Amino acid sequence: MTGRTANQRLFGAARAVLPGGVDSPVRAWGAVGGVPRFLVSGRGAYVTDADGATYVDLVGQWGPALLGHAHREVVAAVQSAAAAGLGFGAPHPRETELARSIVERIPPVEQVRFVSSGTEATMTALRLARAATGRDLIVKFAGCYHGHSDGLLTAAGSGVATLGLPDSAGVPAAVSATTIVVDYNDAQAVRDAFAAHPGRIAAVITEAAPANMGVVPPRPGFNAELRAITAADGALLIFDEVLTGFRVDPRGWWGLEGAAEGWSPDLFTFGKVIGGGLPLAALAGPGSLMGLLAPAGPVYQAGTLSGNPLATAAGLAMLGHADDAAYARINKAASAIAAGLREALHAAGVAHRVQRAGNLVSLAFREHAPKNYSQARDQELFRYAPFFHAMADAGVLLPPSALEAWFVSAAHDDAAVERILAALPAAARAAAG
Ligand SMILES: Cc1ncc(COP(=O)(O)O)c(C=O)c1O
Ligand SMILES: NCC(=O)CCC(=O)O
Repeated sequence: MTGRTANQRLFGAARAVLPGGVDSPVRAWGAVGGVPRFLVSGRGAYVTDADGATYVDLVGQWGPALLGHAHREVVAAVQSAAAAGLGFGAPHPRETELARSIVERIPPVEQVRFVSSGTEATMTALRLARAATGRDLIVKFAGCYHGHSDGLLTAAGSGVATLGLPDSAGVPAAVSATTIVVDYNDAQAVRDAFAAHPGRIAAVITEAAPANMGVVPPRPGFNAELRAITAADGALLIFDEVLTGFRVDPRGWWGLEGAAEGWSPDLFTFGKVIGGGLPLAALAGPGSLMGLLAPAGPVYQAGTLSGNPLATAAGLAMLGHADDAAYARINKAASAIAAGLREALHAAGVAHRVQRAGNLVSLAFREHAPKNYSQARDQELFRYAPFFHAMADAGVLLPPSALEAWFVSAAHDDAAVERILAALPAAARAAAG
């Protein structure tokens, strides 16, 4: 025995054969230091690591685990689908069934194309927007993350933000030149972009409610203004609901805002929850646009594993069990956690804002609520690592970056929430330094 923990041994072995020891940078604990926990199982609100330690989990698979880990009916649906064949590379009935359940929930959506990741969904949405408008330029917001396709990595959130990168190496300058980056929540900046490039912008892409620079909700009316500005110029509005879709509400963020205010974007992207924990994402919209996709139309898009039988089974089971009671439990737990956070940090005398967008929560170590990416970065980020580690030591796993959202699930019952609340005072004192 070397005295090293199983997590340490596994991380060492992983780093030899996986760059950085991980398959996605956000998992590497780079911003908080220490050894990432290698998780071997999960059930409900809890996950267990290779050393046998159990944690209340607030990472939630980075979004998909809406009902908690290994939800019995979701697992059963996947097992039964697997027994009937892992995939066929041919149409199968569940694709239509899942598409129909999305169309029924979100009336502006008439057709859905399933892909395997949110990255593919947004990448294809841009291609579709360019084909539909005959224009090249895209507007995106600093701090929003839409996956890792070339044109969307500029000033991106999530791991790009956590690593403090302006963009990624390896993206052709000619591609970056087609992306116009503006500040979030600044409608005038969007108007200025359209004024500077009249008739040349294919689409504005936005997170419906940003949660990849921490949570930075749209100010009231902002998304509706984006709708009006894009429509006036003949550009499309792409609402990226990969993270918020079917999480903040059965109809996603659009259900909380657009549905009530009477507007809708041209295209939606979904992911995470709709795959029930397996690789599945989608772009969706009216038939007039979606019909441009091959083989119905000239915009090529394809995928060997797209809409595969296991992921569609998981997604259907997930959506089928995401009833009003489940959303009510998530909202209640999120509110209790947010209140506990405020109380603990206030008691410890730490300047902070608890950020909320529906049931999404994050923590910013600054006095005023951040409204955009530069404000989100302008906080006492150094406080997050001691806070994070104190929570982990007390058996609560948080996202390993202050610039990520916390994901609460319907399985976060009173006992799980109590464990989080009990851990907060010591973590707040650790953050106070
Ligand atoms: C809003 C948003 N869009 C797109 C993506 C990319 O999805 P994926 O990681 O499945 O490629 C993510 C998260 O990863 C996201 O949060
Ligand atoms: N909110 C950030 C993500 O969901 C990213 C997940 C990943 O890239 O692994």
